[in-house]
Amino acid sequence: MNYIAKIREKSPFIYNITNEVATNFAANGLIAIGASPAMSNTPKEAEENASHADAVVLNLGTLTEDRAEAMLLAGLKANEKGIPVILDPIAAGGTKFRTKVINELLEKVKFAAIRANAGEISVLGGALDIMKSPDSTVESIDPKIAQTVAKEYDTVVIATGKTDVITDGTRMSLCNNGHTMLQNITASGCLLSSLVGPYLSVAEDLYEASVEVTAAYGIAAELAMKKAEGPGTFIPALLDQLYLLDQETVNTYKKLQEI
Ligand SMILES: Nc1ncnc2c1ncn2[C@@H]1O[C@H](COP(=O)(O)OP(=O)(O)OP(=O)(O)O)[C@@H](O)[C@H]1O
Ligand SMILES: Cc1ncsc1CCO
Repeated sequence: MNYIAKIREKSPFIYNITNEVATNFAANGLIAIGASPAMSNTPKEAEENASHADAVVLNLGTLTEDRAEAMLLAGLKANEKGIPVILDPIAAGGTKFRTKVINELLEKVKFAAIRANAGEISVLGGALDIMKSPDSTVESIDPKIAQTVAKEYDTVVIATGKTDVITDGTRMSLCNNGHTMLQNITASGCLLSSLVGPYLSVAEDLYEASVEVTAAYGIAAELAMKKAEGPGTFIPALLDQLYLLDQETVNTYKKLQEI
C-alpha cells in the first residue's frame, strides 16, 4: 500500500493534545508528511476536536490537570466515533500524578497504538519501576515485554530505541532504521507519535501501518543526516526529508525483520 500517497490525498486531520516542547515540531512534521494538524490542550474543545478528527494523539509530556481532563474527554469521544487514538506515555512511572493519569487513560480509553521509548514500555510492562525523565534509560527493549503490553491493552505497541520493536501481541517486527542524531534533539519520539496518527487514519491494518511509519521516520532521519552537520541543521533537514519522502524510497531503504 502507498501510505504516503494516501496521506497526501486525504490530508487527515490529526488532533494532538501534546506538550509545549514538541508542539511546533510535531505540527511541522505532520504538515511535511501531508497531514493537517491541530494542537489544542483545553478540555473545553476536546470532545468537538476529537469528533472531527481522523486520528487523536495523546502525549503526556508537560502534563497538567487541564490536559489530563482534555485527554480523557478526547479519548472517550474518539472511541465512541471509531477514530484511532494514539498514546505517548512520556516518563511513565516518573511521578505519582503522571502514573495515575496514564493508568486512568489505559483503563478507560481503547488505544489503537502506544508509541513510547523502550524505558516507558518497560514501565508499562512492569519490567522497570520509574522513568526519571522523558529520555530512555534502556537502549532497546526485550520484545517479549512489548508483546505483554500489546496483549494487556489489546493495542499495537511501538517501542523505540536503537532497534524499534513493533507488535500487536501476535505479530512482531524489529526496525533498524533511524539515526543516533535523533537522540540529540528533543521531541523526536513525540514527532513519531504524532506521525502514527496519519498512518493509522489511512490504514487497513493498524499493525502494518505502525511498522511502516516507524521505518519511514527512521529513513527520513537517515536521509536528513546526509545533509546535516549536527542537531541544529538536523531538525530542518528532517522536516525536509519528511516532505520529500515517497513510498518507493521507504520500500527501498526499510530495514525490517519479522520475528
Ligand atoms: N540509538 C539509536 N540509534 C538510532 N535511532 C534511534 C536510537 N535511539 C532512538 N532512535 C530513534 O529515535 C526516534 C525516537 O525514539 P526515542 O526512543 O528516542 O523516543 P523518545 O525517548 O520518546 O523521544 P523524545 O522523548 O525525545 O520525544 C525513533 O525513531 C527511534 O528509532
Ligand atoms: C524535554 C521534555 N520535557 C517534557 S516533554 C519533553 C519533550 C520530549 O519528550
